Amino acid sequence: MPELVYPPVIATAKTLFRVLDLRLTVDGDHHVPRTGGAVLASNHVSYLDFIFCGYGAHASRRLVRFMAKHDVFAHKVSGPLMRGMKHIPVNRAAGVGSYNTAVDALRRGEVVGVFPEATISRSFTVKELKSGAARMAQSAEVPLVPVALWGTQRLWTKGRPKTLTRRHTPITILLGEPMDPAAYPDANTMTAELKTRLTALVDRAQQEYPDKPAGPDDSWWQPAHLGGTAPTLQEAAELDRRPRRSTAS
Ligand SMILES: CCCCCCCCCCCCCCCC(=O)OC[C@@H](O)COP(=O)(O)O
Repeated sequence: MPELVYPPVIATAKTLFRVLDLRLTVDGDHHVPRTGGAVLASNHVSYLDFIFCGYGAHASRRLVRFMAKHDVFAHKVSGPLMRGMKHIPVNRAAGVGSYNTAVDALRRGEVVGVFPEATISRSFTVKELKSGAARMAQSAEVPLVPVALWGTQRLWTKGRPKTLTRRHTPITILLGEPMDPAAYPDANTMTAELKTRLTALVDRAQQEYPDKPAGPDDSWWQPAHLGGTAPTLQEAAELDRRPRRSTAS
């Protein structure tokens, strides 16, 4: 099956980046292998992270198949697009099927993108990781590349109005060295190391970020440990336990 859907989506995304004059900083994108299977494991702070994580693989000319919640595949507009790009639906109530689909894709030499925190981290720090990313890398015997995204939360995140027309926003995409699954005795050990590396990359992205909150009203996108008003990890966990009023607000 030729790729009919993904290239025009990428072209549209790149046009949008230009129109919004996003100030992209990409570092480490050579860590995405040009051929063969690989897992990209990214932190998650924005509904748009898929696009920017995917952009991290663009220089290596790879199309990333993302694992995304199955609601997006059920929608009449996004559903056909998601299937056309060969993304992988995740049913959070029954994860085994999507896990197996991802391992098959990796064995065929595809790049699979996952957000091992499972949902957007409202604290904007790396929260508890699920072990699926490491498990699939170990089963398929493919490298796992940590990806840190920063600044994307300023365009659209959980519990904030979207500001998708915001211009000149700095966006940072940092990719770390590939982790070889054979170097870890089991998936839990590899997941712990992934968390260490992802946290270090996110810290670096935050420290090197070329912008500061404009004032107290603008410090919502900064994590608490850097003086921002984002909820702490504990406060965020409490918010996540509350019943949700709507999906994307
Ligand atoms: C320029 C290169 C561009 C590469 C293009 C990649 C395009 C990928 C499009 C995939 C779109 C997937 C949309 C899913 C959106 C979504 O809803 O994600 C949020 C969830 O995860 C977490 O949400 P939550 O449970 O509320 O924390």
